[in-house]
Amino acid sequence: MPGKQPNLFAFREVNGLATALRSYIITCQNAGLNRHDVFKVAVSGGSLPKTLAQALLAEPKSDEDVIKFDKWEIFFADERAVPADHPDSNYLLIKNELLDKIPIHRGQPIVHPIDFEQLNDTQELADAYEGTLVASFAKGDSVKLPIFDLLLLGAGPDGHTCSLFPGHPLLRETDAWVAPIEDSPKPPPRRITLTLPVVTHAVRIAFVATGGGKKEIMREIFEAGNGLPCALINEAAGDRVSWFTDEAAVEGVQFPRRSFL
Ligand SMILES: O=C1O[C@H](COP(=O)(O)O)[C@@H](O)[C@H](O)[C@H]1O
Repeated sequence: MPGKQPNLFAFREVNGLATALRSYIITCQNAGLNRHDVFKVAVSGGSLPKTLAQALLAEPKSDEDVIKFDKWEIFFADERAVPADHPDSNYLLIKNELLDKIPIHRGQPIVHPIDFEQLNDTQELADAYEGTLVASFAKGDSVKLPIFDLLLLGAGPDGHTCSLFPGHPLLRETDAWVAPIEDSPKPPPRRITLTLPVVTHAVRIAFVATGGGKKEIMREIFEAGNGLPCALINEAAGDRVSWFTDEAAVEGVQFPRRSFL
């Protein structure tokens, strides 16, 4: 992997991972607030929301350890073409795990769900969600790509992230910010997703990958790359990428770990 390397953090247990992830997110949040008085973050579904909720809902330990939810604008890195109350909905997952559990006094984020009830055509929906991003990130100016303060992503056991799948032509998309996919190899097949240029343009990108079921793909991502979507992000964004893993997920992976201070 040429150039600057991604940061690989491996924790013995998910509790330690969640504590470190919280501290990393607060650093990203405060940098975003200094830049533009808002924290713009996009989140994935899958196994991420549970660990994310553990990190974000923990009790603050000091005056600096504060999640300012009222300054957050939450977008979705990808969504499945299902109604918002369907068990496959990434929005429903985040809502159940995190949004519904934020105590009122901790402030409420602005949330931008992807609503498949309004539009069922995935291209129209991708265009509509791109419009949501343009309204937030471009504000009438011509902007080539949105710049998220942070992307919080999962990594599938095949090396996919968002709804960007290995070998799929969508990986070559260079213009759209949000794109439809009709043939996702992981069900459900119809989805929309942020595109690779948008992902790699973010200020910071954090992956969360836990459990022994991920160790083979983690080895491939970090040792061979093989054009896997997660590896493409590592290569393009270098040290702007941080991986929060447990030891089981990186067992046997030959890549230097960093210590989280
Ligand atoms: O289908 C999806 O899968 C990925 C990875 O999920 P995980 O359960 O293996 O962590 C997820 O990041 C994405 O948002 C979701 O739509």
